[in-house]
Amino acid sequence: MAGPTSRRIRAVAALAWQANPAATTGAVILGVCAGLAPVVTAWLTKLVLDALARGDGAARLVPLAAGLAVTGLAVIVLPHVADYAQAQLRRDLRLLIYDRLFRAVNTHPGLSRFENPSFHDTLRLAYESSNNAPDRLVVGTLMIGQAVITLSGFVVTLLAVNWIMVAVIVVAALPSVRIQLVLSRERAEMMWDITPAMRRQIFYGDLLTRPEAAKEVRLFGLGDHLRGRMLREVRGINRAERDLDRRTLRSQGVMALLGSAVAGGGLLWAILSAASGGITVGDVTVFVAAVAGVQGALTTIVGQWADAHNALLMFGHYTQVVEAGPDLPVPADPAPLPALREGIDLRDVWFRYSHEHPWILRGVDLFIPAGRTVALVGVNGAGKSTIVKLLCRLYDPERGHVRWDGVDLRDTDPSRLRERIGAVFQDYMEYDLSAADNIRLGDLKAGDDRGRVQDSARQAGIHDALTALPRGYDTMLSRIFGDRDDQSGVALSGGQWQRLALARAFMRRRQDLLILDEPSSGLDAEAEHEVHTSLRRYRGDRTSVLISHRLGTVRDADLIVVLSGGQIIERGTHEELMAAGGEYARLFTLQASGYDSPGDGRSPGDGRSSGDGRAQEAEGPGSPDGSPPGREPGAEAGLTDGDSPRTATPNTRSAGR
Ligand SMILES: Nc1ncnc2c1ncn2[C@@H]1O[C@H](COP(=O)(O)OP(=O)(O)OP(=O)(O)O)[C@@H](O)[C@H]1O
Repeated sequence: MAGPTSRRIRAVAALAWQANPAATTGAVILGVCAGLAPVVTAWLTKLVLDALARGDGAARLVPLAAGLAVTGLAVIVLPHVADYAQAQLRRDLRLLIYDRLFRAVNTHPGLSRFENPSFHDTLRLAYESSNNAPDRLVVGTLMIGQAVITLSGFVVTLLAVNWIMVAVIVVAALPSVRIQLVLSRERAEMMWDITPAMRRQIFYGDLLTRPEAAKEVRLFGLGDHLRGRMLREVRGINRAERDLDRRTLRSQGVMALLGSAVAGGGLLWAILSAASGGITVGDVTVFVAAVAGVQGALTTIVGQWADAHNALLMFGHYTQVVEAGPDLPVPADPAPLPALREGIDLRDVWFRYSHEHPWILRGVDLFIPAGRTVALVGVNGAGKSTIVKLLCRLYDPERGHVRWDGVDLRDTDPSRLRERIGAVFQDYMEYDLSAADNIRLGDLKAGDDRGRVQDSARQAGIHDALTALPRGYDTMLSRIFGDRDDQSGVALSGGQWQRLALARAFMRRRQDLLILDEPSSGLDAEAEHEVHTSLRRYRGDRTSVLISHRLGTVRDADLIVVLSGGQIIERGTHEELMAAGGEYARLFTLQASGYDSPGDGRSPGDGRSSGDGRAQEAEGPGSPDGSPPGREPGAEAGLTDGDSPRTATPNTRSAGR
């Protein structure tokens, strides 16, 4: 047997034992008894018939009849008890396997594996095979064991009557074994081949049913188009399955014909031999039972062997995921990561998402001093969010270093690093959980501290909205995942979700680095002002990295860095950059010109130049051109390359998830 195969069999046996030793032992013992029962029954039947033919008395017949009654009972009862033990084993095994699989998934600290289509397919098949492959293997092995016992018993029986018959049956079964194994391999390969199509089919089906997508699907009339695409994938999957089913049917038909011919020939021989007095009537019954028993056992062995073989191949995906190891190297002895004292240093950082992708960061040098706020600005795709991902060590740079007080992040344990970071990502999550849970996830260590959850919500300006929900903080923020009889689930607005994401970040009280990637893109003007005032207070003297396309909100940063094409092209304070008259000044002026009345000369940032967060209020409810305070219509023409997706439609993010 091939190395990986025997390794996988041992792995499954070990898993079964770890999952439930009692059920495993019970299933094995019951399997042995169930395997022997038909053989014992056949022998007892022969003995009874021969005793009757000889005219033996009750003293000989009664014990035989009693033995037959007991084995008959065993034949009826044992399979049910064995089923129960196997079902118990199957459930415990599934629990253990899911635990191992998702533990393994959680050991990938980075993102690269999750963006790799091949890993996705492996993961998907691992998940599916976790559900049934191990128990197919365990149950299959038990059934094979049981069938082998039955087979051995009947082979011994048949040898006593006609050894040539044994040879014919066994030789006739060999091609069947071979064909079944080939087919099982082909089935496993077919499953791998159709997985991308299944993935796409699920994606289209999802789009057709997800509430987030329903709006666009209806507005753009995409329903039939997406249904057509989904059906095309299903047809492809059906074609692949049908081709294999046809091959299976053809070979099984040939095997069945061969089996019938052998059994028919044997029966003819037995009847003719009995007629000429060569064998007894009892011999005929045991012979007929043995031929059927051997063929049945062989069919079970071949079928279960093929299924177990297929399960074993599928189980290979599980072992591949479980044995994959972390996607980022985690040192055995990680460097300690004390509170940030000096700063984070990006030195000559080069990064691309894979070797097939272009460089996204090209030699970035940036020092983020402890206790200061650094703003990253630049057009869409300049690489701002990528820098954030490197700061969180979701990826490692391909060249260069990111150092935390001189410690290379590669030498640290990513989970320790992330405990020191609080973040609101541009593509924050909307969890289909209660409002309280959505916030609590920001710091699980806080446990059930409702006071802290509410404080964070207040800071993010969402407390009043949450208390007004049908079940307050316990309201499900989902229309589809609540209890079936509970219609109180709500859908929040885009801006409300963003505030919730902020509240989640505020749950972390003592982090060293605060990352805010477009924290207010979906907020109304008043809310944005409120949130930025709150953020300024919250940032305090924390080290912060702020990304925003609305330049008015970053002007009070200690350092503003302008990125373009993965390189830093300007850096300085707002005043320095404006005085330099470069890209930042051009973009800021462009935004301001869209905001000001002709000839007014004020910029959106002018009212906030004190940087204390109150100055913006000086703009009052009506800005010079009648726009609401804090709103910067010029954004459309500025840092967003003209398409301004996040400022205009903050909720489009959820459609892409
Ligand atoms: N996971 C990924 N895989 C491959 N390419 C990616 C990935 N994430 C981002 N990119 C690419 O990297 C480039 C930089 O993306 P990034 O999100 O860092 O830009 P950004 O400056 O934050 O843009 P925006 O202002 O639109 O948020 C883009 O061209 C993008 O297509």
